[in-house]
Amino acid sequence: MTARNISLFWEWGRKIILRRDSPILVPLYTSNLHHEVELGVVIGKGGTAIPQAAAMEHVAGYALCLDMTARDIQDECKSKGLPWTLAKAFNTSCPVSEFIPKERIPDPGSVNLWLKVNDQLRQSGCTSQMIFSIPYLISYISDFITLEEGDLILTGTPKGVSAVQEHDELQAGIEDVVTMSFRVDRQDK
Ligand SMILES: O=C([O-])CC(=O)C(=O)O
Ligand SMILES: [Mg+2]
Repeated sequence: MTARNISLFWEWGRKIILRRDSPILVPLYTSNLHHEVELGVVIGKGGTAIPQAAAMEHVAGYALCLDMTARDIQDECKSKGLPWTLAKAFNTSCPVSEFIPKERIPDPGSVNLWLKVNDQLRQSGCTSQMIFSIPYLISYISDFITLEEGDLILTGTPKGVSAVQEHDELQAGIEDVVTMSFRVDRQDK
């Protein structure tokens, strides 16, 4: 999995991938940047109008992802009925783990995700709490946008989202499958 190949749909938006060892940069225009830990689904075989029953055949694997969100900007956009691009799709808005092959998560509809900020647990939840299943999401999105190999779909976050500050250390994991950590920095200019 390389960042170059990955586009990502979030409410029809594109987020920008951030790999290990690079900091999450807080955009200058937000004072309320939130973490959202999420299971990411990596598409292995593209398709249009994929039926739910065939959807899992299109999955290559997974990645643990952070849907970093400028909540103040999102709220402003919501109130004006505007798209959430600046809230969700800025540089470094999508820290990701390494690629997790499909076989390592046999039941993606029931895995536990967690996130800590400076060693304090903030988010913990199971993908069984998701409103829409992974097959439903793949089928629904592919009705409107043709999925391609390497696309990454974020699936929503458990409760507990909260603000991060410069110098915070975020750690997140999926059960015994993967852990990752990212530090937060202020953008220079
Ligand atoms: O930011 C939001 O309002 C919703 C979202 O990304 C999620 O639930 O994962
Ligand atoms: Mg999210």
